[in-house]
Order: sequence, then structure tokens, then C-alpha cells
Amino acid sequence: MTLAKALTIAGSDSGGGAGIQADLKTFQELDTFGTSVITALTAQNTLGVHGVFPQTLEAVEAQLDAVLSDIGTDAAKTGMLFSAEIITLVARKLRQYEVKRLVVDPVMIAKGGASLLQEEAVQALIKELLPQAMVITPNLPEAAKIVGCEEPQTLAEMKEAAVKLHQLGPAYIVLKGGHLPSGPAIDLVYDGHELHELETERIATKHTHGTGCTFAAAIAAELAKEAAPLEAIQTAKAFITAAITHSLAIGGGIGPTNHAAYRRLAGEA
Ligand SMILES: Nc1ncnc2c1ncn2[C@@H]1O[C@H](COP(=O)(O)OP(=O)(O)OP(=O)(O)O)[C@@H](O)[C@H]1O
Ligand SMILES: Cc1ncc(COP(=O)(O)O)c(N)n1
Repeated sequence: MTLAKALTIAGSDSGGGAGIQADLKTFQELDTFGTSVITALTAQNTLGVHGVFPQTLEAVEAQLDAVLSDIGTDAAKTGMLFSAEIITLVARKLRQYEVKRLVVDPVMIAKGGASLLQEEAVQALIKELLPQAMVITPNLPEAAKIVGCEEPQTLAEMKEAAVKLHQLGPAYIVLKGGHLPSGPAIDLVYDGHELHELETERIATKHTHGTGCTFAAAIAAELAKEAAPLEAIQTAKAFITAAITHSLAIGGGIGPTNHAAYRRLAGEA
């Protein structure tokens, strides 16, 4: 039996709801073989980030070479990259190994406010990684940082930001509207020609830790299985909506989403 292969390059979340842990659970649920490159360890739980321990460039490079020189991958996803140096290294290695189906989730700040990307690394992200991405998945604050504008508050402002993001080189922009002040959870998809709105009802739960990671990992898993980008994004939206609908009240703070919900619901249908 063969399985499509998906690689996550991200930070470890000891709490299991975001980062590498969310990505690998998502890969598994979507029938792909997951591999990982850990860029930083975080001591994290539902109450917040209690410590960030970046890995050395040597450690990140050795993991990338170990996975890509032997196992290879059909798609990759980046999450927390922490520094400009790690971004430069990851971009170079993805080019060297000709990884074409790349999803970049430009993780900057955790829900609790902890910084997961150094301020000066944003330029490296823009120059080195975004141009080689097939799909990028910024949330509204991340889009504002990348484009250098105020945070979009309306659908019209989201559309403007999506067009500017596309000019930076990624083939598909998925601008996530989870942070919109009210109304449904609308994500905008823009491929340089057409704008699509993916809309779901806003689910009333505080347990949304790791939504962004899980969504981007689901896109990568579907791309690994050779889904077309728009199709991959639509399946990922269904996956994250199920995961949020059945989110888990674990711990005393913001609990994680339920990665098993999508498959379970499909089994019951
Ligand atoms: N309350 C909600 N109800 C329904 N969908 C939601 C809700 N919150 C977020 N989403 C959806 O979840 C996905 C992730 O979006 P979000 O804007 O939360 O990402 P993010 O801020 O990057 O996540 P993270 O906080 O993990 O970094 C998007 O498809 C978004 O529309
Ligand atoms: C290692 C890691 N990567 C990404 C996130 C973002 O997820 P969230 O904004 O839901 O905390 C996180 N908290 N930790």
C-alpha cells in the first residue's frame, strides 16, 4: 500500500492542539503519511505559551535533509518558523528538493499574544518563502503585517488585501476571516483571476486553539493526494468546521479543536 506523503515544518506545541502535533493528527485523519521538521519547541498549554526554545539551524537542516533525501514528500506545510535565518534555510532546502506543493501558514502570534515569529523575520518571509508558495493562509492580523495596511474589518477590505498578497507571488491566497469582528466565518480565496468566498456559520465556542494550523495542514494533505488547490481548500474548510463544531473543552483555557470529528462525521453519514 502506498500513502501520499505530507511534511510539516513548524513548532512543537506540548499542549497538542496546534503546531506539529495538530498537523500530524490532521495528516493522519486525511489518510496521508506525515513527517515533521521541528523549528522550535514551545512549552504550551490551553492557558498560553510558557516558553519558546528555537532549534539550531544545524538541527533544522539535519531534519530537512533526513526526511527529504530519503522519504521525500508530495506536499509540505510551514507553520511557526521563528526567525529570518530559519526561513532562509527552509526556503533554500524546499527549492533544493523541488517541493512544489507548498502551503505557507505565516504564523506570527499565538492566540494568547506570544510572539512565534521575530519582528524582523517578516521581510524574509515575504522575499524568500511567499514567492514559492502554492497556497498561503494568513489570518487578518498576519495579512495586515505582510501587506503593510490596517487590519481588514470588512469583506471589501479583505478583497483588497487578497489582491495585494497575490502580487507577492503565491499562486493561491486564502485570507481567513476567523478574526472578523462579527458575522459568519468567511475565508476569501484568490488565484489572481477569481475570488471565491468560503462561508460557514460562526460557531460559538472559545475552544479554537490551533484552528489555523489544522486548516493549513488539511490543505497540504489534500494537495499531497493531488487534489486541485481550490478543491483542497474546500475540503480543508469542511475539515476545520467539523473540528471546531466538536472542539474539546480540555484544560482551563482555550481548548483545542477535534481533529477526529471530520472522519467520524463522514463515517456516520
Ligand atoms: N468560530 C468559528 N466558527 C467557524 N469557523 C471558524 C471560527 N473561527 C475560525 N474559523 C475558521 O477556522 C479557520 C482558521 O481561521 P482563523 O482565522 O481562526 O485562523 P488563525 O487565526 O490563523 O488560527 P490560529 O489562531 O490557530 O493561528 C478559517 O477557515 C476560519 O474561517
Ligand atoms: C507551535 C505553535 N504553532 C502555531 C500556533 C498558533 O496557534 P494558535 O494561534 O491557535 O495558538 C501555536 N500556538 N503554537
